[in-house]
Amino acid sequence: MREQTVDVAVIGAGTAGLNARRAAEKAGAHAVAIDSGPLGTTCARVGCMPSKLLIAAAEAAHAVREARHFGVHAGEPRVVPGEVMGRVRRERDRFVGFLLAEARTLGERGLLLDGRARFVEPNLLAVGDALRVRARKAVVVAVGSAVRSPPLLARLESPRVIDSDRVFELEAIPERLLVVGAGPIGVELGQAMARLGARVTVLCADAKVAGIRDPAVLASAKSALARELTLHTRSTLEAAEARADGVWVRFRGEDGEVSEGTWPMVLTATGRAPRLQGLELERAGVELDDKGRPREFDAATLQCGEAPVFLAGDASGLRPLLHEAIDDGQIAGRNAAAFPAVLPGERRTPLAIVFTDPQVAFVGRRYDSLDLATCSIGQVDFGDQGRARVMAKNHGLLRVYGSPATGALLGAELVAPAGEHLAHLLAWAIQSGLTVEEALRLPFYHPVIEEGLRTALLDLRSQMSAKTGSPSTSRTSSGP
Ligand SMILES: Cc1cc2nc3c(=O)[nH]c(=O)nc-3n(C[C@H](O)[C@H](O)[C@H](O)COP(=O)(O)OP(=O)(O)OC[C@H]3O[C@@H](n4cnc5c(N)ncnc54)[C@H](O)[C@@H]3O)c2cc1C
Ligand SMILES: NC(=O)c1ccc[n+]([C@@H]2O[C@H](COP(=O)([O-])OP(=O)(O)OC[C@H]3O[C@@H](n4cnc5c(N)ncnc54)[C@H](O)[C@@H]3O)[C@@H](O)[C@H]2O)c1
Repeated sequence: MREQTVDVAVIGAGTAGLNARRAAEKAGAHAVAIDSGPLGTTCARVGCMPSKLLIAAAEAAHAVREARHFGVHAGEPRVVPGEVMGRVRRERDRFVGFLLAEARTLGERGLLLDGRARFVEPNLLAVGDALRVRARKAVVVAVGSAVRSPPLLARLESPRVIDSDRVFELEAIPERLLVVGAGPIGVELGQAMARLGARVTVLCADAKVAGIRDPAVLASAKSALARELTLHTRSTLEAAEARADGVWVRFRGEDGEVSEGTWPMVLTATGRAPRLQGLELERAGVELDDKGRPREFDAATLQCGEAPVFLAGDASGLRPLLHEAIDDGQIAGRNAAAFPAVLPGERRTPLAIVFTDPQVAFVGRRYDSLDLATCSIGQVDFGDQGRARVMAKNHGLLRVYGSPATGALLGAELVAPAGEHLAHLLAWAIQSGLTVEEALRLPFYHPVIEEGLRTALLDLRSQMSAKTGSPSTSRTSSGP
């Protein structure tokens, strides 16, 4: 058995792992990453990038259909699945290619080792059967997450039951599709498939769609999505069977009514779980709970209890988003190199975007964390917003939260046209510490979607004044 000694060992060469290795090296440590493959990162291979490529194709088809609203009649678009999926995979492979080239360079320099890692003792890892890696300082666990499918469907072992890891390999768009799960993956892929020609039914166990917690925004999103998807929230899968003509599924809806049907394809999108099994974290002195997660984990330093072990990216299950995986990697890598002198990392204003149409986004404080007695809410309905109507994209609701006591902007949940941009403006304003008043002093052009944000901020200012009893400052017109 070969043994190699380094300062920092990073398990996983995905986004978090590559960033952790780089940060540890920058901090002066000899740091290696270990990965059992496939390399290329979840984001580029089966996550953010192929999903957005599929959505881009779906948007193109949708734009052709919607052109009739402007008196431009192109008819029903002819979607050629082979061409659609061909472009998705070609462009995906291009993104993956850049990451594979980086991995190759690291491998050539001996900084990326091939193999499955597990703990033998706190600072010692077994990599496959032939290698041990001793980390003088600490280990970063950046193993990502894996799809979690409902056992009822997983046990069918049917090629007609797929998940997001397999959806980008499809050659055809199914005529009908059942999506189980209405989180970001379920609604993004479900709506894309609908626009590419599938009749899509989405069912999910809870009341939420796309992770929205603000009830008014949720209602608006549901009504926008219901134009293209048949949605069953609060529904429970009761039985499933693989049959010759498809997958038969029986489920109980919100009202207790039992429905059943047979779908040529079922896409499971019921969440992802950190890939911690098999790492034998207990041997590193990390105590696990009944779900196999570390009992003690410091979300600021990313350290597991007192052990020389840090979790980064999806492996912690805390903020399973790409930009957070980058930040996690940098914090964990730096702390591992400096171990035991660990420091809390600097975090950005929380920001998440779901790429449906209209887009869903969350910024800063979430609705369910607000004390409604002391906070105020301003809103804009995009149904009548000027630019949204011009573009025939007038659907959605933006709700922005503020503190009447300090005038501070706290957060927002929204479903809106150009939601990705509105969410960035709000995140940047919140992180810069702008008050509602200061945000309203910034320029807003006409006619733009951002004028909707101004309407919501003006509404928030009046709601805040009503709570404090102080008159709201002169009202600026919010435009048509
Ligand atoms: C369909 C989909 C769409 C998404 N869309 C978005 C989006 O639009 N925006 C966004 O911000 N996020 C999105 N995400 C989430 C984002 O992709 C993830 O949060 C991010 O890629 C996680 O990165 P990571 O480094 O934690 O994990 P990964 O990139 O999965 O890296 C983990 C690595 O660890 C390796 N590994 C695992 N176990 C071991 C072991 N025992 N030994 C050695 N190596 C091991 C694996 O081979 C892998 O290379 C999406 C995810 C999915 C699935
Ligand atoms: N745009 C983005 O940023 C983006 C896009 C896709 C994925 N992601 C990331 O990927 C992660 C995973 O996404 P996801 O949508 O799979 O998970 P999720 O946990 O957000 O949603 C899971 C959904 O599945 C449903 N569900 C769970 N078990 C069920 C069951 N047995 N029967 C019926 N419904 C069931 C839930 O009700 C929920 O609707 C997210 O946390 C997100 O961070 C992000």
